[in-house]
Amino acid sequence: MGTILRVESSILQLECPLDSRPIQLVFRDLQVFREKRVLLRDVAGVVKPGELLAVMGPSGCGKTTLLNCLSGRIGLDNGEIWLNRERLTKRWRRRICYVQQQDVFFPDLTLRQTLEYQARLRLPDTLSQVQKMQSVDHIIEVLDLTGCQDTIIGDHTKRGLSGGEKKRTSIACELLTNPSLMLLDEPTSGLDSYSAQALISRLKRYAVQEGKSIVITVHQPSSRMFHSFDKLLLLSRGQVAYYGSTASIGRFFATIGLTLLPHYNPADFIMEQIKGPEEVRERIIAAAKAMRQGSECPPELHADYNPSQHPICDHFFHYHEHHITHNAKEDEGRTLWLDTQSHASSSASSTDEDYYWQWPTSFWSQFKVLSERNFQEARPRMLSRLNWFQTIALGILAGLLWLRLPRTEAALHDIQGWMFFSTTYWMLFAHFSALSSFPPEREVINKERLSGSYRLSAYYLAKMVGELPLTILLPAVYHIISYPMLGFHCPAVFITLLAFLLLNTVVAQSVGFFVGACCLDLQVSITASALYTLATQLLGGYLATSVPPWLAWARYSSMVHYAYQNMQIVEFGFGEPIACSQPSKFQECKNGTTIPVSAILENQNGVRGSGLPLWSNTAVLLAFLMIFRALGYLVLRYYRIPK
Ligand SMILES: Nc1ncnc2c1ncn2[C@@H]1O[C@H](COP(=O)(O)OP(=O)(O)OP(=O)(O)O)[C@@H](O)[C@H]1O
Repeated sequence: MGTILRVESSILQLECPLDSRPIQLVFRDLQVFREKRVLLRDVAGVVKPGELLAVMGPSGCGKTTLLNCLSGRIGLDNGEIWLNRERLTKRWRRRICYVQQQDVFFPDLTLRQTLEYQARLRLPDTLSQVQKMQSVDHIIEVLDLTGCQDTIIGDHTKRGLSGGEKKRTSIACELLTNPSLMLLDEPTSGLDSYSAQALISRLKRYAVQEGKSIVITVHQPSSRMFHSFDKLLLLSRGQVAYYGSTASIGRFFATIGLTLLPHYNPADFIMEQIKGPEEVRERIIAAAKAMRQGSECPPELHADYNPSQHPICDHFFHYHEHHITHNAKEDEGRTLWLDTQSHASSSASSTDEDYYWQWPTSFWSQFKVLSERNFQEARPRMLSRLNWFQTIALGILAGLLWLRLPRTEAALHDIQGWMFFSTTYWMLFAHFSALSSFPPEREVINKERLSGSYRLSAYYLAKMVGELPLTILLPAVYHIISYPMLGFHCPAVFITLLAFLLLNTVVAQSVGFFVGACCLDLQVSITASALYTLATQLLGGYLATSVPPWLAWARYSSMVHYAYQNMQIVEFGFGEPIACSQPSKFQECKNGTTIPVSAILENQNGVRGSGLPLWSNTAVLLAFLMIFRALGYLVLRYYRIPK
């Protein structure tokens, strides 16, 4: 078995470029100020491969702020962070796993689907689908998620995974990529004590066996869990109250006259002292400062130690190789954590530097997986029973209201009414659907962008393509129901009208997406959208036919105007002609029996020759589509950069 593991492992090492080099994390003198408040002051520590550092402290002491700094999510006002011999820069983000406090997922996907998409996106193309799915199976098993793998993630509106299961799913998503440095913000919150202990033991084993460096924040660990940590960083109001091995904590407190009683949970004791009288807190902080100056302080934290000049990497690269071999030999039959992924190691020393920093998958792979995921994630939302009911009911209602209309001048206003209602209704539907779906989706996308899972362009293109069938299905059903009920039977007109209805819907969705991308506040985006869509309706050409000349230009900013114009051109130009009434308000009826389409449009616009031809209206709609899609992309790319 040991041999098999090693063989599998080595095959993966050869095949998998997403190797995982052991990382030594050194952070010194970290200072963060916000709004004149000190969030972190002179915080320092070292985490070596194979070590688990726990960050503890009362609520609000700066634990999350520290992890945000270590992951590069927030900038420092002072201090330095080193990963091996390099300073932390943006490109390291993809190599660091950060499990945040909040679990952010698509609620309608099951746990297994979520992990499978993560594997397909974040594991390199050089791994086969089978290998990627094996990794998912393995992670599910290791994190004890088998029983709930087919349960949806869920949210506040629908029940899904429990809090602890969601937390483990977050960890599973990150572990898939075999990261060398793991930062976990309260991974045990929401877990019962047994599961919490089991998780920490697994993390610890993972750190030791695979040479990982792990930092976790934790609130009230049990005594047993506390002793699983190699090191402890205790924070109090942003300052270090202790940094060192967990084994020495009793000695440290004894030096300042505070005795840790045997059989007492050290974590409880520490928290009681640090939250005790101010004088005790100050003594603890002073002792921690003195310790930093003393002989017990690791050399990496000395001011004159320059990580870039120390040949530490080679040593670490060998670390993992030795441990893998050692463990496999020593413990035949035991399954390593992520044995299918044990591709950290010596291969790193010989790998091409550039390859290490590249995207894990090609643009095409990302596009394919994201389109599929978008489709699957959006389907329950966009094609909900409620939406089906609304569409069918409205289709029938519109059909009944405008049932079997005669093609006469008297019925002209009604025919136009159906067209205008259809375009505006689907404009509103698509716009507000895009708007409301964007805020929750943005959180997932931001998290994935921060972890460098894929290109924004691949996501953006996939979103357009993946959601397209869902966007057009309901308006198509509405049209199929209502249009024949009007009593018109020309198939070419039916199809062309449908095409313009769908184009109008997709344009409106682009505008909704753009507004959603711009505004973080849903209230603001709803107000902006209501203003825009209502103005668009007013200027569409149906509700107000005698617009003042100085405001006539405004109709050209209304997307509904173009779609509505085109529908009239098609219906009245290519469908059965509209018979004149006697008497008629159209000049053209004096010399003929039917009303030409140009007369209908002029009568409506109030200005002779003011309407655009079919192709121009179509071109403007397409331009709307392109421009708003491009603007949405630019906003996400340059304005709403995730932090
Ligand atoms: N951007 C900010 N501006 C001002 N204050 C901030 C900002 N971010 C965080 N803080 C404050 O910094 C302090 C530390 O916050 P942080 O989230 O790091 O605490 P924590 O130790 O993780 O707390 P908890 O254990 O409750 O999660 C808090 O008092 C918080 O209010």
